[in-house]
Amino acid sequence: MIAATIDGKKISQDIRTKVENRVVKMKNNGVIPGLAVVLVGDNQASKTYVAMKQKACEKMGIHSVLIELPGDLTEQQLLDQVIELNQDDAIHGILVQLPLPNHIDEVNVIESIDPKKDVDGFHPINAGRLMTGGEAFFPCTPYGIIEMLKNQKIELNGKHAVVVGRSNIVGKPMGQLLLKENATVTYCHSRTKDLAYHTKQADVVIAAVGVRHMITADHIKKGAVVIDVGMNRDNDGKLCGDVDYEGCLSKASAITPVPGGVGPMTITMLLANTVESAERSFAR
Ligand SMILES: Nc1nc2c(c(=O)[nH]1)N[C@@H](CN(C=O)c1ccc(C(=O)N[C@@H](CCC(=O)O)C(=O)O)cc1)CN2
Repeated sequence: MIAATIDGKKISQDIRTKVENRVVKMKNNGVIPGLAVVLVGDNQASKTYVAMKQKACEKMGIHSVLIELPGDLTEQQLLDQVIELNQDDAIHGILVQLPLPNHIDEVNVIESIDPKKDVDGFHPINAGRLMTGGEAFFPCTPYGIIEMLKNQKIELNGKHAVVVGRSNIVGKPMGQLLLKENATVTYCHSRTKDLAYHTKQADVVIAAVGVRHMITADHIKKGAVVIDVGMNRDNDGKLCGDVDYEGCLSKASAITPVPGGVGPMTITMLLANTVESAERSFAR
């Protein structure tokens, strides 16, 4: 069996077309959805991702503002900037690109964002509501993965999903979203003993560890769905995931590539969350 490659670019495009229709509707109601992206320092990867977000907004007719700040600014200066954006009625979504320089406490910054504008879904109010229910934003990468699986009609109800990784922005919310879809969820992480024992039982494996090709064919069962969240570089600087894609192709039933898999979905769900925020503010 050769696995079906899940085309994140194509699925993204389908979703973006629907989101764009919502932008047109908002504009007809006199509201232009607005996103502010805050970039601190000169991390090259962050600059690339932010540029991709800006371009996607522009293409969709979302008003986007880029605030570039020096890497040596104080935490208070960054907090003041976020507070100003919280009060700006033209801005419906605020995003502080991560990671931040070491001297700035990420938790303080995330908590300073108005939860109603937290289109990254990282604020504790949104993280909490992911568990308890209520109006929330879901973090874009795991949200995008769920939408991707739904688009591919991959059943999650009653299936065993193993999430490898426990970050606040992917692993933890991923497990919660899978639970909402009635999957049985196992979390694995750097201290898990015998990782392959767990992953081999999974119907769906989500690899979000940040270690190049950590998940091989020996880690999955035949017919598993394999989702690769990794964004690593090999020795030649080539982008590669957490999964040995070539090795898993003949064993999995479906698999995401890197690039062109989960990455585009992350940006698509950011656009969707921004438009959702504008719609909610209009309805209030
Ligand atoms: N505030 C946030 N910071 C970060 C997030 C986030 O969701 N919010 N996620 C990641 C980075 N990220 C978005 O910010 C992101 C990473 C990768 C991609 C993507 O489309 N990747 C492409 C390849 C791009 C390339 O060639 O370099 C792909 O996989 O096809 C989008 C968004 C950390 N920080």
